[in-house]
Order: sequence, then C-alpha cells, then structure tokens
Amino acid sequence: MNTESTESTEDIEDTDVVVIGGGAVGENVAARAVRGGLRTVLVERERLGGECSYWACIPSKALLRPGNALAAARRVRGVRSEGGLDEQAVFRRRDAFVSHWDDGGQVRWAEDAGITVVRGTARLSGEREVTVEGRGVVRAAHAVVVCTGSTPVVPQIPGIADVPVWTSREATSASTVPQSLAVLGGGVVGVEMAQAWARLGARVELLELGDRLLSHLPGFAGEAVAEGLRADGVRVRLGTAVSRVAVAGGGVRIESDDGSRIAVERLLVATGRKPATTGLGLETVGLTPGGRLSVDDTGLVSGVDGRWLYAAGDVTGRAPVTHQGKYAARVVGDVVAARARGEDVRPEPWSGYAATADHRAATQVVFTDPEVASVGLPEPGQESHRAVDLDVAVAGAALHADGYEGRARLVVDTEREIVLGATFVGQDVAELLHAATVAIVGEVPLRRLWHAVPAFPTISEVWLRLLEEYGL
Ligand SMILES: Cc1cc2nc3c(=O)[nH]c(=O)nc-3n(C[C@H](O)[C@H](O)[C@H](O)COP(=O)(O)OP(=O)(O)OC[C@H]3O[C@@H](n4cnc5c(N)ncnc54)[C@H](O)[C@@H]3O)c2cc1C
Ligand SMILES: NC(=O)c1ccc[n+]([C@@H]2O[C@H](COP(=O)([O-])OP(=O)(O)OC[C@H]3O[C@@H](n4cnc5c(N)ncnc54)[C@H](O)[C@@H]3O)[C@@H](O)[C@H]2O)c1
Repeated sequence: MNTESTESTEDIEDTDVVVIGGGAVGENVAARAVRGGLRTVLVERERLGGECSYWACIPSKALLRPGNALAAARRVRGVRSEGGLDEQAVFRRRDAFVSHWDDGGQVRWAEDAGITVVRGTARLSGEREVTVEGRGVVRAAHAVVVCTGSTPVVPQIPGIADVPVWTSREATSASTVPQSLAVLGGGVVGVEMAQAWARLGARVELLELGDRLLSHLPGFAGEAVAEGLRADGVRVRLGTAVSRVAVAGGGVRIESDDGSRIAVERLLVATGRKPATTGLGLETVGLTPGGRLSVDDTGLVSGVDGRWLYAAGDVTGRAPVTHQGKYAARVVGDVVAARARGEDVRPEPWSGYAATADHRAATQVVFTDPEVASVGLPEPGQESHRAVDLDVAVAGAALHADGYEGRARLVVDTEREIVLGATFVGQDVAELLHAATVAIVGEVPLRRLWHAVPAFPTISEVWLRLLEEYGL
C-alpha cells in the first residue's frame, strides 16, 4: 500500500469539491467533477479503489473464474480436463489482479486525472466543510460528496464476539484453503464465496436464515444456484438459525436452533452490509448517523439545505453494486459541475442529470456456476405485467456445454409491450444481460425486438424463444 500523503504541508487548500471516500464511486465522482472544470480533493483513509478493487468484486471473481473455467471444460466431451485447480497459482493470479493490495497505480491514475488525493479520515464539520484527521479543515466552494461505501453486518449471535470470524475481506484475500468452512448467509457474498472455496478444496456448509438463497431474485435463480453448490459438495441448509458459536479446538463450533452442531476451521459471516455513515459528522449538518444517506436522482442528500451535500454508491443504499454506484457517480459529478456553472439542472428521467436506471434497469451478475444475470424487475409488480419463463433450450446452449441447463425470464408490461425485467440463469449467461438492459432502457417495443435476430447458434437464441412464448 502506498501510505505516502500526496500533500506536502499540513494545510489542505480550499477547493471546489471535496469527495469523502475514494472507492470506485468516489474516484468517478472526482474524475467527472475535474472534467467539468472543478478543483477536486478526494479524501481516502485506506486504499484508493476501495472495497471493489481489493476485497470484493475483483478478488472474488479472480477466485471464482478458474473453477468456472474448469467446470466449463469438463462439460464439453472431447476436452481433456483431468486434474484440478492449482490453488497457489489461483492465489497468485488473484494477487496480481488486486495489485498485491498496493494502490500506487490508482493514486497515479487519480493524479494524472487532475484529482488532489489526500490520505486520511474525513468527517463533515459544518456546511461545505470537511475536517481531515491530523490534516486540518478543507472548505468546498460548491459541493461535498459522500462516497464512504458500506461495512459488513455481523449478527448478534451469542459468542460471536469471541470467535475470529472471516468477513468478505478475509474470504477474498486468504491464501490458504481451510479444511472446512461454514458460510453464514446465502446472499451474493455467501453463494459466491461458498462455491469459490468449495472448488478450491474446502468442505463447505452454507447456513441461511431464510427459506431460499438469493432472496432478492426470482426463486428459480436461488434454486439453481443451490443445486450448483450441492454439485460441488456444499451442504446448503435453509431456514437455519444459528443460536451460538464458540471457539473449539482451533476452529469454531456452531450450534443451530434445530439442535445441530458442527465444528469448522473457519466461519465466514456474509449476512449483509450497512452504509458507512458513523463517525462522519452527519450530526453537524442536521442528519442522523448510522442509516443510509437518502438521495434524489441527482445524488443530492435529502434534509440538508443549500444544495451542497451529495452522496453516491453503497452509502446511499440504492443499488449496492459497483457499476450502478459509478453510474450514479457520473451523474453527481456532472450535476455538481453544471450547478457550479450556474446551469438550472433539471433532473428529467433518463437525462444526464438523473440516475434513472437505479430504479428501472439496475443490473447484477452473480458469478457462481450457474451464473445469474438480472436487470430491472425480478417479478411482475402489477396486473398488467406478465412473467414469461422458459428453459434455455436452444442449439447455441447445447453446443456451448453438454447437458446445458438454464432458465430465462422476461417481465413484460403487456399494455406498452415493453420489457421491464430480465433474469437469466445458466453457464455463461452474464453476457446476455446487456441486450436486456438496452431493451429496457430503450423501451424497445417487443414487436421491434422481434427484428433483433439472434445469431445462430448462440445462447442469445433464447430471446427469440421468449418472444415466441409471449405470443409473437
Ligand atoms: C465480496 C464482495 C463481492 C462483490 N462483488 C461485486 C461484483 O462482482 N460486482 C459489483 O458490481 N459489485 C460487487 N460488490 C459490491 C461492491 O463491492 C460495492 O458496491 C462497491 O465497492 C461500492 O463502492 P463504493 O465506492 O460506494 O464503496 P467502497 O468500495 O466501500 O469505498 C468506500 C471508500 O471510502 C473510504 N472511507 C470510508 N469512510 C471514510 C472516511 N470517513 N474518510 C475517508 N475515507 C473513507 C473507505 O476506506 C473506502 O475506500 C461486491 C461486494 C462484496 C462485499
Ligand atoms: N456479484 C455481485 O454483484 C456481488 C457480489 C457480492 C456482493 N455484492 C453486494 O454486496 C452486498 C452484500 O452482500 P451479502 O451477501 O453480504 O448481503 P445480502 O443482503 O445480499 O445477503 C445476506 C443474506 O444473509 C442472510 N442472513 C442474515 N442474517 C442471517 C443469520 N443470522 N444467519 C443466516 N443467514 C442470515 C439473509 O437472509 C440474506 O440471505 C449486496 O448488496 C450485494 O449486492 C454483489
């Protein structure tokens, strides 16, 4: 990690914009504000690039990809795919993708982009004013943008404070495969990490409180992922409440309310995240710390007068994935720059000044095997909506993998005959997602989509089948 401050004096010069938090989202706000002609200070207390670059998206995908590639090879008869993963090589590849946890490259990128990077912990200390611990006060002529992200939630389970648990940070950065791993939580972190470590050789047990995995997605997605995990030897236990945990024999003993007990080497807590708003000085501007920062579609924080406090990314709780956060960041940066120029910003839906897609077309891929790719509505929300569900049974899929299994859903507005949501489950469906996103954002009528002819033989042929199933 580059711990050198890029400021040589104790005082930070006043500026146009201060961004608190230099994760992917803060970096993008700052870059956009600079592009709009504003002097911008970006304050980061840990590593520039934030969670995604070092302990979330990048290392988790680096740990999953080798297992997915191997499984894919094994599904094509004629490919010699004996042997398994080389764990140490997998870890070395992961380490390269996280730049060995050194953010020097990101700092150089930011400085080259014209951003002033300041190391330290920042908090609001009044209107348009930020105090950086040990560095002093910096005032922003136009805006302060909070991009402090989120932190893991550890549930109140008796004994948990005495047990050395893994959070997503340890689960994405460890370089030794535990013999056994219990994963608490069957959300995205839980299922991705359960599969990654199972394929690296750990005996994995996943315990989910609710009655399904990936509860924010259609039921068939969680069911298919559970099946994929079981095929890798993961024991998936739904509707399971852990009643007590304790250190036992160098590992962890876990007791559930059904009376069962297991002993594992490691326990990963993957039970959700909360917006990072404590210790941020929100009370100095009339807000209550602890919750999410509620924003409008321009990123302006509700409840603060004077149009100077903005937020983007996980801290807003809107669509907590990197790409949606970066999208909101581009909007905020542009809005701040436009308002600084004196423009009357009108955040019309789908304009450059409104993060409309957060409500209508937010995307997510769960990088398990099978993958889950989703955009927009997961379920029909009202009577005029219809879900069109199909197995992915097209020539492109059959050629892609022997015995290909997949499922696709379109949620259609039957009055306007446009797509409102899409979910795809199966091997390598992630790349189907952008077509669905374009259809939703463009409000492309189904009767026009009919003319978007999928190439033969590709998995995209499922689009044709879905439209036929709808009735075209
Ligand atoms: C295991 C895991 C895997 C994930 N995989 C994906 C994925 O594949 N794709 C995807 O799109 N999303 C994924 N996500 C979600 C993604 O990581 C987050 O949505 C994203 O990191 C949010 O970016 P952010 O900039 O808002 O917050 P963060 O990345 O958390 O950055 C916030 C930054 O603010 C800094 N900070 C906080 N408080 C202060 C302060 N007071 N002063 C100075 N600095 C401060 C922090 O040090 C941090 O660097 C994953 C999450 C996890 C946990
Ligand atoms: N590929 C991606 O896009 C990706 C990957 C990982 C994480 N993320 C993001 O990171 C965020 C955090 O993910 P997450 O999986 O930690 O949270 P989550 O909210 O998605 O899932 C948490 C799960 O834990 C369960 N749970 C809660 N308390 C429990 C308990 N005491 N015992 C057992 N289960 C319990 C919940 O029922 C839920 O299923 C999400 O917003 C997600 O979108 C995205």
